[in-house]
Amino acid sequence: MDSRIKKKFDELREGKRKALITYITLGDPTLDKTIELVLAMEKAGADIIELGIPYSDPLADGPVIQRASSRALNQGINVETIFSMVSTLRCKTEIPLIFLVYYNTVFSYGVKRFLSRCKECGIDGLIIPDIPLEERKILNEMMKAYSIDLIVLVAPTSHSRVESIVKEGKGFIYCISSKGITGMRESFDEGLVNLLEETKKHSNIPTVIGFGISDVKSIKKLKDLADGLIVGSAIVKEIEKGIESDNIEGRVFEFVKSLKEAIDE
Ligand SMILES: O=P(O)(O)OC[C@@H](O)[C@@H](O)c1c[nH]c2ccccc12
Repeated sequence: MDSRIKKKFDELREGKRKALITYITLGDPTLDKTIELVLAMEKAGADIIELGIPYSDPLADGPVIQRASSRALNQGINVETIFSMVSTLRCKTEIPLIFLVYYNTVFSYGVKRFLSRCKECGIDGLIIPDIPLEERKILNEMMKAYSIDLIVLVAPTSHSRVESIVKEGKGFIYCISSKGITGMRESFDEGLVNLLEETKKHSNIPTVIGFGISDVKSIKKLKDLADGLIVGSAIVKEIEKGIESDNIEGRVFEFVKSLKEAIDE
C-alpha cells in the first residue's frame, strides 16, 4: 500500500503543484494547541506536517525553535504524552505527519518500541538530524517492517557523500538550503542548485528544500527548484507572537495561507 507521503506527492505532481510542508514544535505552547494548530495549517493549505519532539540539547535548531522547545518542555510533556496526542490528532485528519526527533530520544525510549508506537498512532515518517551513519543503515532496515519512511538530509557541504546518502532516502529527500542552524535567512547557499541537481541524478523520490524559508519572497525564489518547500522558524515565530496576543491559530492560519498562495502561484 502506498504511504500517505507518496500519495500526497503523486497527487501534487498530477496537479503540477509543489508541496508546502510546515513545521511546529510539539507542545508549543501546549499539546492541545498542537492539535488545533495542525488542523489550522491543514485548512490553510499545508500538504504535510512536520512535528518536532522537543529536546533539551537540539544541535541543529536556531533560537526560535529552541525557545519553542523550552516552552514545550516547561509544560512537562514527554514522548508518552506526545504519542497519545498524536493518536487523538490522527482521528481528525489524514494529512501526512512526520516527526523531527533527535536520536537520543528514540534510543532511550527503545528503537523498536518507538517505531511501533509511531506506527500505531499513524506517523508516516521520521527525520533524525543527528543519526550516526551506521545506525541509519540499521534503522532503515528495521523501518521497512513498520512502513515508516526514514527521511534523509543532505546539505551543500555533503559533496561526494550525496549519492550514498540519497540512495537510502525514503519518502522525500530533505535538501538543506544553507549551512548552519534553522532560522530565517535573506540568502541561500550558492551550492543549493548543484545539490539539487546531484540529488535528482541519484534518486527519483521527491526533493524538498528547507532551512531559512520564511516568506512569500523566499518561496517564489526556491519553489521551481524542488518538489516542495519546508517552513519552520517563521511559523514558530507566529506562534510566539500569537501567545502574546492570544490569537495563535488565527495568526498561523493567515500566515500559512499566504505561503500556500505563493507556492501555488
Ligand atoms: O526553521 P527553518 O529555517 O524554516 O527550517 C525548517 C526546520 O525548522 C525544520 O525542518 C527543523 C526543525 N528542527 C530541525 C533540525 C534539523 C533539521 C531540520 C529541522
